[in-house]
Amino acid sequence: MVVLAKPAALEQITLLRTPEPWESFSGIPAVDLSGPDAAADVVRACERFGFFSVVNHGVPAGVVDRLEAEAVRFFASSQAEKDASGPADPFGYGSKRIGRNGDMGWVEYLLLAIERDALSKASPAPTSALRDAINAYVGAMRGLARTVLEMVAEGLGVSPRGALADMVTGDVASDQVFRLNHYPPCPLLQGLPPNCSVTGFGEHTDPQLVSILHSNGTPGLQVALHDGRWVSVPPNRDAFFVNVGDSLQVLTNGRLRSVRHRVVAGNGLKSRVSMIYFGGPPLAQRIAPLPQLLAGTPLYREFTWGEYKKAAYRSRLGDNRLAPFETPLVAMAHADHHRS
Ligand SMILES: C=C1C[C@]23C[C@@]1(O)CC[C@H]2[C@@]12CC[C@H](O)[C@@](C)(C(=O)O1)[C@H]2[C@@H]3C(=O)O
Ligand SMILES: O=C(O)CCC(=O)C(=O)O
Ligand SMILES: [Fe+2]
Repeated sequence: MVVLAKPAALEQITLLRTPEPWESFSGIPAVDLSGPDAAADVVRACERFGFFSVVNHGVPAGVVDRLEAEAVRFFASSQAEKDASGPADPFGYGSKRIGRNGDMGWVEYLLLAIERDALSKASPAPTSALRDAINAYVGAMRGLARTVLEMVAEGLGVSPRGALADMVTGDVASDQVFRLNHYPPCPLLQGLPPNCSVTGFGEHTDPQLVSILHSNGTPGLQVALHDGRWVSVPPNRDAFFVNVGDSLQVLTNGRLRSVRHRVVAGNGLKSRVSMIYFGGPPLAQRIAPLPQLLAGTPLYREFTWGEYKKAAYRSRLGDNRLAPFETPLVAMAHADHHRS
């Protein structure tokens, strides 16, 4: 990453000169959820990338299109109207500031809490049309999260098959979050070298078990491969993208690893709009390597999701949030690795 001199208006947002920011990586696996080998394919994709797309997912295009149209309408409304749903603390409308600890991006968003299968009553959804569209969409995402987590369990040989899925969709108290992100083109990049982009959403891993993302056809999402290389994800309006989160990494004792990802915004003509469902468990849920997956040493000590979430909200976006939960042997091995 090269950090460049930049226009003052970009404040504390990091500019990136990524090697080939818009060159798409063709290696992201696409899993056909209706196929006979779907469970094995899901696990293979999670092991290799912690990230994959799903096709033949059964989510009606109308549910997605309706929400996208409402999201576009919301982000196109006046600043005063949007601010009426803010500030994001953590829920609500936010612009440029992500979280409470100084992270900044070229993005505006709505971050909302989900209770059971709908927006929580306390969540500020500006219009009833947007609220209804989100509720329909979230219902579909809960179904998809359940399918994916059942396949993860099946592919890993965890029983019962619903053990992971139940943490997210089987408990009325599960901690689900929904986010709409809007990355407008960044005109301030004009005059800078063509391979310059601005940080839309800085690199991070998602703390939950899984996140499911959909975006309009505008590129910008990048994921880090296991060798540390950043690659651009080719957008696909017909697919959903699944991220392995930190909690699933712990539950599988590191067999599946959460994926570092980020969004870069360019100077193109089109905005990027994304919608992400984050599947977390109830606050009291104990997170520890599942005994069935514990062949050797546990890499993580047990904690509750509530404990992890509290620590996450005190961290910066790019922090390794799992480090404080590693068992001493693993922490020592990491320290050796960094010294050598
Ligand atoms: C900087 C932060 C924003 C975040 C909370 C945190 O302190 C660290 C984790 C961030 C993240 C990343 C994934 C999701 O977008 C998110 C909602 C989450 O659960 O963890 C965000 C948090 C946020 O934007 O509030
Ligand atoms: O907006 C995107 O495409 C991804 C954003 C993201 O990673 C997040 O909100 O956690
Ligand atoms: Fe994310």
